[in-house]
Amino acid sequence: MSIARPPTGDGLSLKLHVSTTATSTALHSHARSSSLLADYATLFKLRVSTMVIITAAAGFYLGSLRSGISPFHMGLLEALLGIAVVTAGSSALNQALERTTDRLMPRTASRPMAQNRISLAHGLIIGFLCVFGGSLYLAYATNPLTGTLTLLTAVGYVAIYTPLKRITTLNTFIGAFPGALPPLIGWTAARGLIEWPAVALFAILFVWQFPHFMAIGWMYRADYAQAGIRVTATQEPLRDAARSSAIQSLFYAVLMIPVSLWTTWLHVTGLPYAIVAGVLGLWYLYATLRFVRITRNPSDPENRALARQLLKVSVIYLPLLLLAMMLNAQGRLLF
Ligand code: HEM
Ligand SMILES: CC(C)=CCC/C(C)=C/CC/C(C)=C/COP(=O)(O)OP(=O)(O)O
Repeated sequence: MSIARPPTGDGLSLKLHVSTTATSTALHSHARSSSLLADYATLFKLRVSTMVIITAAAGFYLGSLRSGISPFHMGLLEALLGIAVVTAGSSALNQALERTTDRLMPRTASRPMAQNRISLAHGLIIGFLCVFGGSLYLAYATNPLTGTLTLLTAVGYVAIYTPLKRITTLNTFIGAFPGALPPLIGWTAARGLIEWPAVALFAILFVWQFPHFMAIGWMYRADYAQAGIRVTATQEPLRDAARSSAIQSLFYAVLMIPVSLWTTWLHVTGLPYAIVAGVLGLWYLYATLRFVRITRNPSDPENRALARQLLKVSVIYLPLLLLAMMLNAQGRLLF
């Protein structure tokens, strides 16, 4: 068997060169596109946005059950697509506004807009297109109330909460409103109006955010102080910052238990959910009580581990609570 060879050695080396160049160009463009993808994932705050979408999905699911229809229809995909696009756009606009402060904090310094890998114009165009395009799409595909509420949520997050971060520690309380609206928006996407179970979902998300963020604030308090961002944990003196972070997280972690039972009081869920919510609530409270130990010796570096543990519990607690709610609400319809 003969193997076809190029006519001359020069031809071979030229071919090799061409193919090596082509391979390296392909590798480079692959690396470029995968790093652009990674930059978009950061720009759109993929993990936080995923949780936002999960909460909206829970609202839609429960709203559909209330209407006596299966949640699994095109409406679910349309609502989640619109909410995802607006959430992504809001995150891009948030990072456009914070690109200078993000540059000052190790946690956020490598963000694409802080490092100019994504230009200001690029971020602003994507952000505005996603926020307005997504809201219009939602108004058309679901209902005008849902489109309007989603737009207001984005405005609350980008135009009110984000600038307030440099002005007052009240920003956390204000930011908790847009943070809590997605499940209510999911409900209105399914039902077309705001009803008590949607308000209960809003309340659950609202209350959940305080232990979640008090932990984060404590973990990154040096970052926040360096960037001039006002959070409870950066108050002076340190002892007061610890006491205030502890009191707020404990107050809301205790409140979390009755608020999470509100859906049972409204007959959306039953006893099985109430038991699971109680157990999960005690777990969240336990992690918060451990976090409260930061008040003993506020400058102890070990405190960071307690805060990290509370953050971890917060992001496991919430989807489990919503899952229990959805399963129990579904079960009540079936049995
Ligand atoms: C006042 C409201 C809130 C503030 C200030 C806040 C802030 C933050 C910050 C700064 C982080 C990053 C922590 C890190 O990098 O280690 C974080 C993590 C996270 N947040 Fe929030 N958050 C709030 C509300 C919410 C809401 C409403 C959701 C979703 C429903 C959410 C979901 C998450 C998730 C899933 C993570 C973990 C992400 C990861 O593992 O990287 N947060 N939050
Ligand atoms: C439907 C819709 C438009 C939802 C958007 C609402 C949204 C993304 C809420 C997230 C909650 C929130 C206030 C996070 C603050 O993070 P941060 O910006 O302070 O975090 P950072 O320090 O990491 O930038």
